[in-house]
Amino acid sequence: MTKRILIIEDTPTIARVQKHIAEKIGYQADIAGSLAAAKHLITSHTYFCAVVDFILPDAPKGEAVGCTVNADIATIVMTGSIDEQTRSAVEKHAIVDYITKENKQAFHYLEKQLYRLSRNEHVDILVVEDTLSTRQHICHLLSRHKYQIKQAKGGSEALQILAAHPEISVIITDHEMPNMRGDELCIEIRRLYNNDEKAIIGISGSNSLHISTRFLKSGANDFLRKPFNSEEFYCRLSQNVDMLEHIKTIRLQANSDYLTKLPNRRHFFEQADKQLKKYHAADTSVSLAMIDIDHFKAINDNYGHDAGDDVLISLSACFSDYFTDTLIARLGGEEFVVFFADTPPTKAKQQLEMFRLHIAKQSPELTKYAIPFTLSIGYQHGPIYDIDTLIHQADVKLYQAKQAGRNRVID
Ligand SMILES: Nc1nc2c(ncn2[C@@H]2O[C@H](COP(=O)(O)OP(=O)(O)OP(=O)(O)O)[C@@H](O)[C@H]2O)c(=O)[nH]1
Repeated sequence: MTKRILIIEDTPTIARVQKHIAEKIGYQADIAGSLAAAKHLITSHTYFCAVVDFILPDAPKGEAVGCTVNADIATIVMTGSIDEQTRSAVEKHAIVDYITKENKQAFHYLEKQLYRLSRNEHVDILVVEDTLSTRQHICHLLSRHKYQIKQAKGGSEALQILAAHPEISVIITDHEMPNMRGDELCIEIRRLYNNDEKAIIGISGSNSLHISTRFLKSGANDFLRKPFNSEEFYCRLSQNVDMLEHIKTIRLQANSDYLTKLPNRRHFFEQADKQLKKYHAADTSVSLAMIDIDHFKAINDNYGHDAGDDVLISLSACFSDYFTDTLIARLGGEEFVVFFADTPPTKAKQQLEMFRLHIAKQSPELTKYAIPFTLSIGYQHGPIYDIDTLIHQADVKLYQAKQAGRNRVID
């Protein structure tokens, strides 16, 4: 569902820029030029967040900020300037952030914050802290930024929660805790999980100069000394979350085919090798199918290269309807591979046959060019634990399928 944002701003040009930024991210934006107009909108809509001008003609002392915060709307405050008096007035409210409208950079920062906020609902954070009041304070700060939160009172509980919730990507951990110290927990987490999967932020109220390095050398990504300022807490946290997301994006790009978004050749060989070792150790047979579009060159020649691309994209989107728990990849050109790990051969062949039939019947409806096309498939089953041999054997069967007239499965 589209997230709705309320922009409370009395300068129309600024309101329009903010609306443009919000819509670019995917929000549905409403503008209120005054506190009165904002109150009216709040009664008729549910807002995910708000960008609020601190001073408005009918709200000169930041009353609009109080209004959105009291309505439980995540609020970003925009101010003309931030002297000490304004800062302490702004900070009285449980806001997400404040931004000064001094220059263009302010709008870049707003864009970054709005984007982050919209993503935080999908970021899971584990807070490990034995002191209830501190734990509650951190959870409160996190929920203001819409993060998903789990809590643990100590190291061993934290490890259990991490094992049960692989989606947790950030761990915020105290140092002095009964049974397991924060640095010991870091070492254990790093033994179990990679740096690019989970970020750890250590916190401590200790005056020791060495506590931060102790955390960092034990595998933490960052450190905060208690009591910390909420602004610094949010900045460090979002930097770590951003870093994990960048790594995820880079990994996804490296492993997927640019056109079809299916896993690519590199990813396929890496994963298939891993799986083969596992099945070899268990002495279980595996199977693999090579799938090739028939007369694909003719499709390019007759309908154009873009239409050929469309066929590749449309076909790729169909795989997940027929093959589950299998490794699928585009090996290159119009050639695809399905690696059936422990699917019994009868079931694998049935899935392939149904897939072939579906494409033969439905292909004109798959692309906007209404192009009919068919598939030839070579299937190899057997106790073969070398991926090149398995592919070669399936390729021989695929060649036989082509020779026999195409549009068929040969096993
Ligand atoms: N549109 C498009 N065409 C591609 C892409 N990659 C490879 N091709 C084309 O795919 C065609 C493959 O043709 P061939 O190997 O001769 O095979 P075919 O025409 O499918 O014939 P058979 O396999 O014998 O049925 C070539 O013309 C390539 O240029 C791509 O990413 N997009």
